[in-house]
Amino acid sequence: MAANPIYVGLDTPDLARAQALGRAVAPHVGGLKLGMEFFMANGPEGVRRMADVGLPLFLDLKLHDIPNTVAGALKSLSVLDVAIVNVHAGGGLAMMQAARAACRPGTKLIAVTVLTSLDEADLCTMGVFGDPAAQVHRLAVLTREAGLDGVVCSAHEVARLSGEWPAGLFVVPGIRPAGADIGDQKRIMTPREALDAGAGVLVIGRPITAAADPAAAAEAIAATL
Ligand SMILES: O=C(O)c1cc(=O)[nH]c(=O)n1[C@@H]1O[C@H](COP(=O)(O)O)[C@@H](O)[C@H]1O
Repeated sequence: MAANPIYVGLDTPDLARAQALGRAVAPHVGGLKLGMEFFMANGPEGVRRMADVGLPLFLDLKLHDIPNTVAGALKSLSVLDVAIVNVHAGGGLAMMQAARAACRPGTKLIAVTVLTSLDEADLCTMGVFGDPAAQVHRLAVLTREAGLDGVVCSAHEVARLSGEWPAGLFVVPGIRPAGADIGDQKRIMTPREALDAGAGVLVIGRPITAAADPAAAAEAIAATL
């Protein structure tokens, strides 16, 4: 997608901090991701303010509700000129079709398959048995059928999916440079490996934002790609 595939996850409620981080990393990344933590605190106006940084924005709200409600949410968001928005594929085919119809033209609409913070044991507690890759694949097929632009998945699943869906956009979080703190992520891979596996966008948060020098951290990661 972007020449530089790194989208930095700015998980903070603090608009000034998000702006400062965004400006600091801007020379080394391809986009910024604003998630629930940012949006709950700053709303649509905060997203508009972040557009001033000059990078494409991924608005990561992971919408997951009945079709009518998700479509309404996307209509409300259509006043915002963002590059990417997402829903949960677990909302089902009809929900994703309604989302597709309501999404602002020009904004890529993608669906989260299985969160990268979940592993096989976690899925088992929710009644989903077997390798997460099987569930990711099932949900990716549904996402494509609904006419969306791509999926969020881990780097462990992206090779198969990108092979089957050449035009798909594959957004991959759970990115950790070798030796970095894993935190709450479970299905992880290094930036270089994820890119080689077929990721189109690498979502990277704390390895950059929690570094003593976020710009240097972003530059170092970009240099490995
Ligand atoms: O949709 C997402 O962006 C997302 C999906 C997913 O399965 N896993 C995941 O970590 N994310 C987001 O990607 C970012 C990862 O942040 P770090 O773990 O700090 O690199 C967070 O903002 C998450 O909300």
